[in-house]
Amino acid sequence: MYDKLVDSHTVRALDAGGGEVLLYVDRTVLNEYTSPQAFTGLRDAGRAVFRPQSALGVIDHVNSTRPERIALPRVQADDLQMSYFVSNCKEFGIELFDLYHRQQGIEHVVMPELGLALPGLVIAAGDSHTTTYGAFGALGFGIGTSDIEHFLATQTLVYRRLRNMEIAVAGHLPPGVTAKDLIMAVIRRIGADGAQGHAVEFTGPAIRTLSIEGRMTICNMAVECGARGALIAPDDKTFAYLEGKPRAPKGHALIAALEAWRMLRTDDGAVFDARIEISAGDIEPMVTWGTSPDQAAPISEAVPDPALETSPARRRDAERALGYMGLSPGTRLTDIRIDHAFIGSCTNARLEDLRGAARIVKGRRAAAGVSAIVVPGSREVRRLAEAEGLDRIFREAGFEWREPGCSMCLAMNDDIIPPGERCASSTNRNFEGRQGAGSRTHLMSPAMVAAAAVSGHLCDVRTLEVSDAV
Ligand SMILES: CC(C)[C@H](C(=O)O)[C@@H](O)C(=O)O
Ligand code: SF4
Repeated sequence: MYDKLVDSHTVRALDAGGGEVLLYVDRTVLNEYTSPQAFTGLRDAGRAVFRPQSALGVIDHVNSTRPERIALPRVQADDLQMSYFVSNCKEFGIELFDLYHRQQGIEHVVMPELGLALPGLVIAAGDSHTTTYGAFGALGFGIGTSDIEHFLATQTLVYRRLRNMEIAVAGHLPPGVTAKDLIMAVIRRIGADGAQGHAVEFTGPAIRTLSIEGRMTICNMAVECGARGALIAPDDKTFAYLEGKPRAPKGHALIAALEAWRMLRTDDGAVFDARIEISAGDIEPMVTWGTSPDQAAPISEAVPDPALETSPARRRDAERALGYMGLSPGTRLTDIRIDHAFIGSCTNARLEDLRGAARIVKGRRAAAGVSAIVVPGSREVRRLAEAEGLDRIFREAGFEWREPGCSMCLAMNDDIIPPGERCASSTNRNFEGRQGAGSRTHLMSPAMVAAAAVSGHLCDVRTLEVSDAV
């Protein structure tokens, strides 16, 4: 499937073996954080954007998520990065969702909900989690700022073809285990560089049963094991999700598109360069204990002992991680107390994620000493959640209910974890300092964050009773 996508977008081979090609890119999404130099480059070279309608600008990384931001006068609410972005989009004729737009949100939440991530497209953007669009059978990948400039000027990129890896997920996820746990288990198994140099295709019954939201979580986080592309073949669920999305094809265009989309899959008997098999039935809710997404364990286990690590490099990494995290080997993961709970990010801030968390929170309260915030992935998600009363459930439990943005996922705004404090987080990266200098991050599913928030420590979500009323 990956090869079909690359072949269908190859303008011409750039070397004899066809390893390097000039790749046609269908569309992009731009943010205020990684686009400024690209625009400056265009302006300096006196170039226009070749096809402005193939780009959408979204403010998400640096903005405040405080509800009062909307009421602020525009000038005050916009910092330099945001206002430069606004003027660049205007000058180059690119549609922009600024903070006042009713569809503002995190780029990787906004694109799919508009129906802009479609099967068979190549979408390259200045953000590593562009892999998210693989959930629709689109080849999405992150690019650097000079490539953004090249794309904007020419609609193409110089692209090196990746190797193919299949991750076949047999069986079905047990109750209480989510797509997030599945991808965290995969990353733990193959390592943070396990898919380096590869485009990964996820296959198997467990992937088929996942919702589109769950598939987005999987493809989003595939970049955390080094994949520069993650694909799931589109199926009837994909088509049903896309139907009626504001910018997806409609009428005759949809009928023609469906015909092409149904062909978009790996041929039977195709050979992958690498293949991993994993059994969904064995997966438990996962949490990270370290500072890399592969330093993770099932919630029923304890903090591992680095001394038992056979590879010297991994032992050193684990020792350093435990030092940074303030954890000792042998501590039960469920005994780790938290100070913060964060439900948000392009990995896990869609409606289904908020529902999963609200189900746990309903009728409970955030534990004493835990500050908890919910940052919906987009204003659309926020509205839909409010229509179902999810905001009330969170608020009554003492959680803050915010406006969309990347927020505490990377702490480029004022949502920051203070040094030494510990956060249960539904995000995708637990690097040192990711949520603020000295902050300690434990990655997990949104339902697991909710469980940690209400119990005050990491907690197996399956041990909490829930009413199915949400
Ligand atoms: C800011 C951006 C370059 C970065 C990325 O590429 O992923 C960010 O979104 C992240 O999640 O670390
Ligand atoms: S939510 Fe986090 S992972 Fe996603 S684009 Fe923003 S900073 Fe990157």
